Amino acid sequence: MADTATAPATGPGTPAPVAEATGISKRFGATVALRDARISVAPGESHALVGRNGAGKSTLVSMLTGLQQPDSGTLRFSGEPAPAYGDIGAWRSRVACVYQRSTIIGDLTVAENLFLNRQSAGTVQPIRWKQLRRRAEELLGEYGVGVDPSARAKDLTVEQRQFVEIARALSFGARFIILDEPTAKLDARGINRLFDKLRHLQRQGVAFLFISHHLQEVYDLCTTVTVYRDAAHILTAPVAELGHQALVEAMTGESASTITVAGGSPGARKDAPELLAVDGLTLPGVCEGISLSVRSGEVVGLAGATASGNVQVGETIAGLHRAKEGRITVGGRTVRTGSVPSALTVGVGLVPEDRHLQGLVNNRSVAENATLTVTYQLGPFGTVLPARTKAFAGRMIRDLDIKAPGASTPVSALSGGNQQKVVVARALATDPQVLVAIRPTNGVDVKSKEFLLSRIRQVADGGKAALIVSDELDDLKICDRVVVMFQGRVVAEFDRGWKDEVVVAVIEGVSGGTVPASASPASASTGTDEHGG
Ligand SMILES: Nc1ncnc2c1ncn2[C@@H]1O[C@H](COP(=O)(O)OP(=O)(O)OP(=O)(O)O)[C@@H](O)[C@H]1O
Repeated sequence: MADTATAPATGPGTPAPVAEATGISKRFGATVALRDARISVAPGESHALVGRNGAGKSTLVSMLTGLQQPDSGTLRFSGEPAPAYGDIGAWRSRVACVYQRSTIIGDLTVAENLFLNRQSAGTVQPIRWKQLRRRAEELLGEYGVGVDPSARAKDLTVEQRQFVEIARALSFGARFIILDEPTAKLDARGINRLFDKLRHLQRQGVAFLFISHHLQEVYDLCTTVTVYRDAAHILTAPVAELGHQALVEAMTGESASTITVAGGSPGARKDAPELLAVDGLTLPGVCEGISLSVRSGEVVGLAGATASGNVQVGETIAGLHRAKEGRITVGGRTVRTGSVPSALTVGVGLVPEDRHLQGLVNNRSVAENATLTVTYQLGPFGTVLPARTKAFAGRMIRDLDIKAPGASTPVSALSGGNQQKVVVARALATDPQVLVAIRPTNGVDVKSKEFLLSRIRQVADGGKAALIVSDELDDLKICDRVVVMFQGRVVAEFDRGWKDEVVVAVIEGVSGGTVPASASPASASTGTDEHGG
């Protein structure tokens, strides 16, 4: 297939790329993060950058946004050399990045965030708050962002925060925006709205570099795709000319036919004992009367969009929220809701939704993070033997295919997807009776996803129970049953063999008439067994 990046189209009449990186190399100690890498983004182009976890994508972003300097190589914006390192204003007027984790300040209002450090014309002039709000209103209106400028940023949804960040970037004059896994925390509707906005901006000449592990999104949104593998540029091609299989092969260096999502397990026997039972769980303002059970040997999916309450139900099973009503038992033992120690004692393991807030201790090593929950296994009488910790972690690194120089590497030095694997490793380390995994493959590349899901399947195959809380169809496909929540209630249940569009419709609350979207959990179950899921 053609590598269109090797000979960039330049010449009279061809506008210079909004961003162009050539010969970029970057090392972190012994790790080569980028080796002679390149990318070229044309004005108004929607360009995808894909690659496996640790391929070097975020490292490139940090160079393109002036956060880090390459060891060697050249960066140009619209034909001009990149601004001096540290000249924040100049970088901002050329490029902005919207990260999965927001960079806006939660305690400030939207208007304050938009005009942070530029509230008044001069250092001695007072800030005119009324004027600031009006300017914010104009700015948001100009880019069609329907957000109240006086709202606190922390009260915005993920989607609204991203729109505010995009508006802020455009207001600095940038016509090149990098989106680093922007859809990871959005549900299907949020993704559609984001894509609509991006297409609209693209028509106005804004170019995007779009990073995602969801390859379908690349096909939906982008015209050009660049693949990195093992720190190097592999290819750049028009998306329309690169089939899904060829794209996966370029990312992995292997034939795509070897990659399948786990799902062939026979699943649980119907008479297997119930390991997890949730009965009439009510969290005020979140969910009401949720009942579900997971048997030994079973993987159950708890699906739902952002406002469905499915994540909070998963977190409550792990002791993170106190319930107003209802009972949770694991192997017949009651979990005291709102008590993490109680959930741990009865054998609940959790893969949390946000690995940064709930998962990892950043400056500690992979070994320490992976074994935090199992220190009692690492030495006698409450001691922790470093050699045992390292051996334990070494097994996990191999087991979960974690790309790290060694067990003593701090987790902050790992790529996002590899950090996620450490979080899963930690949950698995306790050998839980019930594993609650919330969006476990978030940020994980296509091949590692298969790996993580098959490890979760193995937990159940070993006689334990797993609950996958997710709206990702790939995650749900390994489940023996999928329970769907909508606006705080269980509305449907599917046995294996469901059709994508049917489950998506129920998640979205547009059941399409196939599934009884009853508000009563007791009468909501339905099964479809005629299709391959
Ligand atoms: N600050 C750092 N110190 C040490 N190593 C680092 C640092 N930042 C990145 N690396 C290493 O550089 C390599 C590339 O990482 P990078 O974050 O760019 O990958 P990525 O393609 O963005 O992966 P992911 O899809 O998981 O986000 C990895 O091996 C990573 O461990």
